[in-house]
This record gives sequence, structure tokens and C-alpha cells, in this order.
Amino acid sequence: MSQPLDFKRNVAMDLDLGLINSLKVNRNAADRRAASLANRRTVKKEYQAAWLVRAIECMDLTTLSGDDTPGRVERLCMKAMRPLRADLMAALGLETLSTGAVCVYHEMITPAVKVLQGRLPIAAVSTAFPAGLSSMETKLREIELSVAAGATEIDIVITRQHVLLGNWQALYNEMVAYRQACGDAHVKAILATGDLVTLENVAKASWVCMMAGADFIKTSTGKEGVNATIPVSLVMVRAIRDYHELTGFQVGYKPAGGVSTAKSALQYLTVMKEELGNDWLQPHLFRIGASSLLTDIERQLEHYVTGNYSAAHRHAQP
Ligand SMILES: O=C[C@H](O)COP(=O)(O)O
Repeated sequence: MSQPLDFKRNVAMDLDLGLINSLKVNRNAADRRAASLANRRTVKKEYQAAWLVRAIECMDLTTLSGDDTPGRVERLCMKAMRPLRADLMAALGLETLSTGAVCVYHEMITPAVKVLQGRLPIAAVSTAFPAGLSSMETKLREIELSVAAGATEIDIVITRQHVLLGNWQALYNEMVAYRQACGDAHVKAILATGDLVTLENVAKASWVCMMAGADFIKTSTGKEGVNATIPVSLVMVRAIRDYHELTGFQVGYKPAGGVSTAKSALQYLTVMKEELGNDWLQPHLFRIGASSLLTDIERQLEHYVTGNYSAAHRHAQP
């Protein structure tokens, strides 16, 4: 993950149960703020084009399907290194552009390494993604194998029952162990917010994972009934903001699952800018996990350049 030279990676602190138990979330206020952010601020023309390019740079271009093959992953990696057609790049005055990373299952790391050869980070979903219900020993070994295979970012899934039972110590211990197993690879903690029932649980799980050393907190696997949403994002980015105020560490944010339109990508960029500021509009602190978003962004950029929309099927899909 490329990052500023003076960037300080999050370091675990002791679990502060007093702080966790004091967290409260006002759902109505979160919903109101989400609605106002989604509707109030729009960027147009060249500003919108620039924001969409930024969304590409902050994208974890993802394939997480049971029928993934080395060939599909190789095409995905080619697309990650050249996300826009040459004529659009030229019209936008861009010389180089890539996504932030590719995101794949463990078994697909080797084909990704073959194509990317270190030019882009590879994120692997380890720890028995998406449910996370294997033994701890199995999950830690999967992380070690993913790092050994060439993943430089590991997206772990938390054990949802720890949140649902309020067992914050167990969640903290799990996250500390995952972070340790990752070594130098950065770790994104997937909260699977659609399974956590309340926004208060989302806030508490965010804090526990950050206290335990998570480099990023991520909403969803893409496999829950409800995946990334703006209200959930507000709760998570405010936890990131407060954690930064308390500790000085900048933790990244990754909305994922169901983010498939340029319009929704712009909304997430707006949330980051409004709530956390420009530092968090960089790939080392912001990723959008998405399998189909790039196609719509490419269509919107083609419209900006040519004034015409093409059919989605004309844009190469990984
Ligand atoms: O982590 C990323 C998600 O699994 C992608 O979800 P999506 O296929 O809905 O874009």
C-alpha cells in the first residue's frame, strides 16, 4: 500500500471497556445527516470527472465468486492496471492510472501475482470469508498462507457473535491475533454491518477493532443481506475521527458491497471529505470495495468526454 513516508501505522492499545460501553448512536440523527450529505453536495463537470478518477484510484477492484478462475483474475488484474480506455485517458490528460488494489480469494492470489508482479497491491479475503466460522487456528493459518503467497493486504471477517453477545474482549483478542498474523501486510477488519443489528453495535465493533490494531475498518463482505450504506458509513467514519483525536492514528475506511454506480461512489467520497477531510481521500486511507463499479464510472467519464453514453456491455468487464 503506497503511503506518505511519515505515515504511522495504527498500533494496538489496551481495550478500554469503559469507552466501549459508553458509546451511543442516535439513529435518527445519523439518518438525517446521511440524507443531507447524499442530496446536498453535488460536483459537476470537470470536478465530477476528477472525483470519479479519484474513485478509481481508491477502488479495490474485486472478484469474490465461487466460479472465479485464474483467467478471470488475470483479466481483472489487467483491468486494474489500465482501468480506462486509452482514448479516455488521453482526453482526460492522464498518463497513468490504476485502481488502489485488486481483491480476491486466497486461491486466486497466485494468478494475480503473475500478472501484477508487484505493480499493484493484492488484497486477499482470508479468515474463512465470508462467515468466518472456522477454527481460529485455521483462520490464522489462512492469513499466513495468503501473506506468503503475495497478498500485501488482508481483509479479515470478524466473528459476528462476539458483537451480538457483547463479548468485546473476545472480539479484541481475535483482532489482535489477526493483526499479528498479518505481519507487515495491512489488515482491513470487515464488520459485516448488515449482521450487527444496531448502529451502536457498529460503533462499538469499529472501536474495538481499531483499539486492537486494525489498519482499516470495512463495512461488508458483499454477501450480507444489507451491505454498505451511508448511515453505517457515518457511524464508522465518526469512530475513525474520534479514534484519531484520541490516539493520533489514522485508520482507513472501506465501504464495500453493492457500490455499483458512479453516483454512489461520489456520495462515499463526499462522506469522507465532509467528515474526515482530504487526508482520507487517498488510497492509503480510503478504498471502495466493488466488483462492478468501474463499468459505470467508465461510462460516466465517456459521457463527460464525448457527450454520449455507451451501453455498459461495450466496456470491458474483468
Ligand atoms: O469486498 C468487496 C465486495 O465483496 C464487493 O461487493 P460487490 O460485488 O457487491 O461489489
